Amino acid sequence: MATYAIGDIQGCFDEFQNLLELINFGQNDKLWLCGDLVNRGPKSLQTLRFIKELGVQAHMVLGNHDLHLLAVHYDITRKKKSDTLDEILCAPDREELMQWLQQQPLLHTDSRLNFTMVHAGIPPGWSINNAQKKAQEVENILRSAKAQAFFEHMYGNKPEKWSNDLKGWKRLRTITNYLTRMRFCTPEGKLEFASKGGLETQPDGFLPWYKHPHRKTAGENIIFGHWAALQGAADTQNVYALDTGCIWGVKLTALRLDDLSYYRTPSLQKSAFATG
Ligand SMILES: Nc1ncnc2c1ncn2[C@@H]1O[C@H](COP(=O)(O)OP(=O)(O)OP(=O)(O)OP(=O)(O)OC[C@H]2O[C@@H](n3cnc4c(N)ncnc43)[C@H](O)[C@@H]2O)[C@@H](O)[C@H]1O
Repeated sequence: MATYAIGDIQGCFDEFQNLLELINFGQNDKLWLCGDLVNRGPKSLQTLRFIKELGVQAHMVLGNHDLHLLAVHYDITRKKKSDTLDEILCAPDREELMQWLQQQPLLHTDSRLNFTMVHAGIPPGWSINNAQKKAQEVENILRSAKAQAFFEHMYGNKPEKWSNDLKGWKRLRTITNYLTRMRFCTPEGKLEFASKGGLETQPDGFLPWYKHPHRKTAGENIIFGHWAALQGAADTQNVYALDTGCIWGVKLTALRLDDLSYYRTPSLQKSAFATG
């Protein structure tokens, strides 16, 4: 029995199936999925259905694209030109799929395996325990009758920085932005959303969240996705970047947590950043 963590699938169902074949995924194995299961890619509906059917064999965390799908489902935001969510929105099992998706966590941690998974990252000032408690604040709302109101207030880049005084929607938006959208931040956790490329796009005074020397999660094993331009190289001990830009034509990656072996399958999407 092995546990494999897989980076952002974004509806690249065929590549996902190829990767499962490559790792010889069996009934006794487990999957961890870093979020952004859907959108931009061609087969988001098949991807969701497949992962839902895996039941207890799979653990996932919500990514920004999964949250966007839920917001569109609630009719909170208009679809974007680049969205490929129509098939899900027209599916007979839409309600069932969305109810299931809404129950999923923002952070998953396993003390036996000694790994934590989150879509974007954990800000420097938060421990794993603290991040888990914050994630639960959002998860509790998502699982409640206030979910629709949450999506009405979810979008936006402000507040830029955490404060223990934050309350209500601002507090929940800030937690969501850290866990599902962060790339660069200051040591105090101030966020910057404009820079989406590789490390060369790092703004002055900011570092990738996982590079802060005094971050409270230093030494913890953390898996994350979200940042395709990193091309799977976080270059920091114990931190594993698994979004290798399948949707941008590069590859889909799995990491076997038991022995840290990597498995990769080429993208079948139009190439935007393929390096060969
Ligand atoms: N609270 C909230 N507030 C606001 N919006 C919210 C939200 N919650 C959810 N959302 C939603 O989030 C969605 C995405 O918003 P976007 O604004 O489009 O998000 P993004 O940062 O581009 O993130 P993405 O997840 O697509 O990242 P990726 O690294 O693949 O791609 C990032 C960039 O990397 C580039 N890239 C990929 N591979 C690269 C490479 N190898 N080299 C260089 N650049 C590369 C790509 O061109 C791309 O531009 C929207 O639908 C939005 O509505």
